[in-house]
Amino acid sequence: MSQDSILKVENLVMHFGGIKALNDVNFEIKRGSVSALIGPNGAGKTTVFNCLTGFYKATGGSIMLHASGKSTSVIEVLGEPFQVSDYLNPVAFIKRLKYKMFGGSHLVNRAGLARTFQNIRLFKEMSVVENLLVAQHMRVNRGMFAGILKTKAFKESEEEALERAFYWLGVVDLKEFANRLAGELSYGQQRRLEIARAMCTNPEIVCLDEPAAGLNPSETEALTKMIRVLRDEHNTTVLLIEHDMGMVMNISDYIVVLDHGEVIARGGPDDIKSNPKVIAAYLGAEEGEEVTL
Ligand SMILES: Nc1ncnc2c1ncn2[C@@H]1O[C@H](COP(=O)(O)OP(=O)(O)OP(=O)(O)O)[C@@H](O)[C@H]1O
Repeated sequence: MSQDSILKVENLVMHFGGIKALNDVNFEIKRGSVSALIGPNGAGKTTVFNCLTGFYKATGGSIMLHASGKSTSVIEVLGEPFQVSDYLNPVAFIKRLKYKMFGGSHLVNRAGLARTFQNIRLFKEMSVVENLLVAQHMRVNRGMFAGILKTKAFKESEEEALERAFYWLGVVDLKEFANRLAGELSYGQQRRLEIARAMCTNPEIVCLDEPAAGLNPSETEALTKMIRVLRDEHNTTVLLIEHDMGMVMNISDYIVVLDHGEVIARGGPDDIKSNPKVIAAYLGAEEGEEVTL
């Protein structure tokens, strides 16, 4: 497993009016790892995910994604206000203007990062396979004339999209449900479909927001295996938010713990399990007070 960093978060700050949801958050995710972001309710985990994936524009700090053979500043591609120095530097000015006009979370996905949501967000009235085809619209040849004329390149890219969709349906064990409506699937199947949908965009890092929420123990075990397959067979880095501590400790190479919008601990599962600050944050005890997980 390569040990270089795929994601580096520095001094990340997110304010919602007077609420300081994130306050100087720093962490780094190694390429090819399974990492977890944990913490009590309201700690700021989903806010971090929303900043990483471009759903929120962070109030301050830096998020660098090193994927798809380049480094991308997530905050920059969402479009930032002009700086005085831009008026003296035409290249910087044009870049800033481009991101202000055409920037957004789609560029974060194109740069190699995909996500799933805490509350499942599938197109429930569409079939399972259609959900995966829609996810690939950025990769498919969408030229108007190519579509009207049904050019060879257009047909090939449509076939590739379908092949990719069936490939990922196979990985998440949903091939036989390809033509069912997504809304007819069980909760656990819908969660797996969300993962397949994220993977269809060919990410190098996938952020899973509470993937085990609502799953029974055997579904959680199957999910754990699937996450290992993503890491070991597809070289995908996985970052997850999860409340199921058994699963987190079992699967994670690295854990970042948040509390009240701040990182209170980072390290491997054994370090985290025995960290007094983490125990106190979870059990609501005062630091120094004797508690065990
Ligand atoms: N869009 C928003 N507007 C205002 N406040 C927000 C918004 N999103 C999050 N917050 C606040 O930011 C803080 C962190 O919330 P967040 O959802 O990130 O926590 P969390 O760790 O993901 O919690 P949970 O485990 O319950 O999902 C909370 O105080 C929350 O109320």
